[in-house]
Amino acid sequence: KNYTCPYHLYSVQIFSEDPLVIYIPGFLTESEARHLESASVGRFTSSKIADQSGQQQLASTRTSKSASLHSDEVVRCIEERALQFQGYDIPRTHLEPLQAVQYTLGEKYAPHTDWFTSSLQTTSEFGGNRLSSFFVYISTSDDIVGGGTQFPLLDAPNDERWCEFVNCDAGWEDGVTFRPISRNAVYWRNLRGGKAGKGRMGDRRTLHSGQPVQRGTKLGMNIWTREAELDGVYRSEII
Ligand SMILES: O=C(O)CCC(=O)C(=O)O
Ligand SMILES: [Fe+2]
Repeated sequence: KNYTCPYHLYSVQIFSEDPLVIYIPGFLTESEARHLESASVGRFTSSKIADQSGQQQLASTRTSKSASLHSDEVVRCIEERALQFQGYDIPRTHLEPLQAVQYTLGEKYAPHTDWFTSSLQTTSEFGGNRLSSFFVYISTSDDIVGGGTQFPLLDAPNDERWCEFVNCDAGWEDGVTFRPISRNAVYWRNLRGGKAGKGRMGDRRTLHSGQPVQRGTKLGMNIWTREAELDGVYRSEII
């Protein structure tokens, strides 16, 4: 086994400085996207969300299917890339297992934040709260309609060049909707203020949704970084 990670070919564009939101064209290579597709086959179960008491529950607000991915050699490269992107100071023990999310017709994830309000979800075994999120579009069908990632509280950009990546037909009141374009990713910072460990607060402006897929299919992926180290049982299995 002599797999070496591909040199990263992604580009970066700051979308918003506060909250920090960065758009990343080409975050995945084509072969990584194909690998993630096959690595997630057969691992999908109905997506759950954490309720106020910290229990994982099925909910009509999240109708997709999700799959927690093992950390194989290709996945490890993607994890490393996500950590390097955030600076070199975050150990991989702060990463949750990568989570593939599959949507078919009509499926969606209603507005939510990735950071938790229930302290039961942010105890030290979970490594505190979710510091940052990447939502990666692994692959979307060519005929896809809908399925964008909408941030209703962010301001739409002024420059037309963003229209390649965001839906410029939406109204002002709709905020910003990133288009589901294969291999691209959106990164944002969930917490604001404070210093390492203490006093960080969830940033409400990071509210977002996965819009219903009206035609075609969408396979996405969450990469979540916690504030601190997760307990081994909550990290991905290295294979
Ligand atoms: O499907 C999307 O575009 C976003 C999904 C999402 O926000 C999540 O899984 O937490
Ligand atoms: Fe989310």
